[in-house]
Amino acid sequence: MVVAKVFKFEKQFDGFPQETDLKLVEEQLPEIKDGEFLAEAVYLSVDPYMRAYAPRLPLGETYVGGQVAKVTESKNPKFPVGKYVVAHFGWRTHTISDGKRTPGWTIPMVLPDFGGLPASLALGVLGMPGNTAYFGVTDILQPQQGHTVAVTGAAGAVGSLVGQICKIKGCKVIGIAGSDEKGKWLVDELGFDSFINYKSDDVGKALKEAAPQGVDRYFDNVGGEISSTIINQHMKNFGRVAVCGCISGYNEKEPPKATPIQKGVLRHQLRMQGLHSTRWEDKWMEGILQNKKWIEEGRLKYRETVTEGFENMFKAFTDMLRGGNFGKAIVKV
Ligand SMILES: NC(=O)C1=CN([C@@H]2O[C@H](COP(=O)(O)OP(=O)(O)OC[C@H]3O[C@@H](n4cnc5c(N)ncnc54)[C@H](OP(=O)(O)O)[C@@H]3O)[C@@H](O)[C@H]2O)C=CC1
Ligand SMILES: CCCCC/C=C/C=O
Repeated sequence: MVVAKVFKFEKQFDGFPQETDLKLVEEQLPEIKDGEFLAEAVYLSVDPYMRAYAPRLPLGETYVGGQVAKVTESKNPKFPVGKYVVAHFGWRTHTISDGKRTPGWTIPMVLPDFGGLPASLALGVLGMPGNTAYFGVTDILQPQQGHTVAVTGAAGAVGSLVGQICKIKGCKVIGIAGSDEKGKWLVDELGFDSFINYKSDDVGKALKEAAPQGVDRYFDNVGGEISSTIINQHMKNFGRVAVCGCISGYNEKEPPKATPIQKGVLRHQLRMQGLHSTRWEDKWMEGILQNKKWIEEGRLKYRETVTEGFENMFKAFTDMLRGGNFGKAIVKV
């Protein structure tokens, strides 16, 4: 009999998540039936959307999330024993799946050949965050050679890749994130042109110095007043803004207030578009293969912040929300 450890959503978050909002329980799993397989989690993802979607998640359910798991028993030929799958099984160590889509989320997928790269990358640069960056840049932001690009959340899973992909496209890239150590990594190792620490710098003033002629493209991971400042005061005419996330407000009890942006959008005739990574599901492998190729060519670097132990899922999640991660935050079971 297999016993799964599972984090259940016990209490709706009220502001910043508290450990007692989730409950770690044990579940005895039945034998698998025809068409099913049993998978054991190896790496689990912690992502900001887990906080953003919380108000829509039913209490009592397994907490949401993606994982890389190893198939240990199978009565489904599409998911043979020994293969690794990336799937939206939630925060749990063992899962019985029929290989079908978790409603509202992605369909389980046997990991493609990563050519020796770690399987954990299926949760980062070779998975959802990597494709958010790849398609967010190529389809939505559409930067041109010579453009100046600003990206917030710049040292995170998505932002660190967005900046590098824009460098590959021949742009000047300004990263905005929450510590000088992150800035040093972005500039010295990832090739960003400059960095602004939104916690210690005056973002408006620093951006004026970094981009005196203005910003052609803005990839917005954070929303709030930083984005209002960039959109109202720094965009060039006909610039584009890709709205990917607004983490600055996810933990607020009341809807956050920020300076309205309509004036900036109108004055500079901006094109502003939201994006969900899921919209590119039908060409998912294009992004994964391109990011993999850039890694192999040494043009795209990735970093993971790894927390050890399934029991530490909640800590990894809240560390990430507080900015403790460089690149992708994951948990190794
Ligand atoms: N639309 C889509 O399909 C997707 C959207 N997203 C969104 O993209 C954004 C980045 O996600 P992801 O790369 O996975 O996460 P990250 O790896 O960037 O981790 C989150 C980061 O957010 C930063 N942060 C936390 N609080 C604030 C704040 N108040 N103001 C500014 N920054 C803050 C922290 O970095 P720091 O030290 O810099 O503060 C932290 O490291 C999120 O908003 C997320 O919701 C992500 C994936 C898909
Ligand atoms: C399968 C996960 C989809 C995540 C979309 C992200 C939204 C914001 O964070």
